[in-house]
Amino acid sequence: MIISETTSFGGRYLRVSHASSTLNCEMTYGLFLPPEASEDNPAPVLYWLSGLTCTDENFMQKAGAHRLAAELGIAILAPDTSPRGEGVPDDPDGSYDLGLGAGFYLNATKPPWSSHYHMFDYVLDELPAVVKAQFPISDVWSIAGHSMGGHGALVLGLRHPYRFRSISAFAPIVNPSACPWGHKAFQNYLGDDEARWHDYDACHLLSHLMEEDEVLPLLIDQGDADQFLEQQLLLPNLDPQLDRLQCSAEIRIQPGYDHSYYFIASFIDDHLRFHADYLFAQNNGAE
Ligand SMILES: N[C@@H](CCC(=O)N[C@@H](CSC=O)C(=O)NCC(=O)O)C(=O)O
Repeated sequence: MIISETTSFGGRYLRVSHASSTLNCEMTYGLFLPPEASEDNPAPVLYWLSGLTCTDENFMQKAGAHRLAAELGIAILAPDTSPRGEGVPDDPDGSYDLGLGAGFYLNATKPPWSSHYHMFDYVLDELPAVVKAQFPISDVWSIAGHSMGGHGALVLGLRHPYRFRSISAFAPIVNPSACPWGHKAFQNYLGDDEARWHDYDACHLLSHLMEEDEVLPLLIDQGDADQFLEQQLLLPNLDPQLDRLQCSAEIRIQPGYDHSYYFIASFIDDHLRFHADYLFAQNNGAE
């Protein structure tokens, strides 16, 4: 059901709700469609995964992405960050880093979370099919995200490189098994067996790749004044793996920037142009 539709830079910004069979609840997503998107001219898609405490709205309202997405002809799809609604469990302590708004883009295996928290499957399979059935988007996708969403973008793109053409992230949590946010989430959602955590940890996933394995083109921006960099994000842990694989990753440290949406808004155009190069490349074979 379309909740709202707003014209933005000649395109359409929609908020849409649907019943999710993967998450076992009603979900809302945000979709920006560029002006020329139509059944005859479906738009390629940038998937945006948001961070802790966000809904489908934060990125659409704060990132300032519509102007260039309209110009480039890119659709943007922003899901919520967890299942929600009546019957969906939340952290009994009410913390912001577990439960509602903190789905960590994984498939929970431990009760009570396992009844609803399957954001990995929802983002990978259900939501693309749901959106494509109703709106003019193509099968050409790239993926990006912020913080917890940067973690999601890395994990989904590394595990399913044939589904996306490029990955980018702002201040991603790159090694969640080793930071307090990830440790708490993985222990609750997946249990104590740390071997199970590694499927959702970009550093561990990269450590199992060989030089001949496909790693998608990757762009990461990280502010050096980010209050979460040292304890939670652990970006330097990625370096040895990227060096070993000699893949085409660009990691940019941006002086003075913190973890906020001001940082994202400052560099979102670079990310859109980066993805556009791959989304509009011919003969990529990923379609
Ligand atoms: N409330 C918390 C911090 C929450 C926070 O900073 N959330 C970020 C993502 S952090 C990692 O996933 C965010 O995007 N917030 C929404 C926004 O619109 O800024 C605290 O106080 O520490």
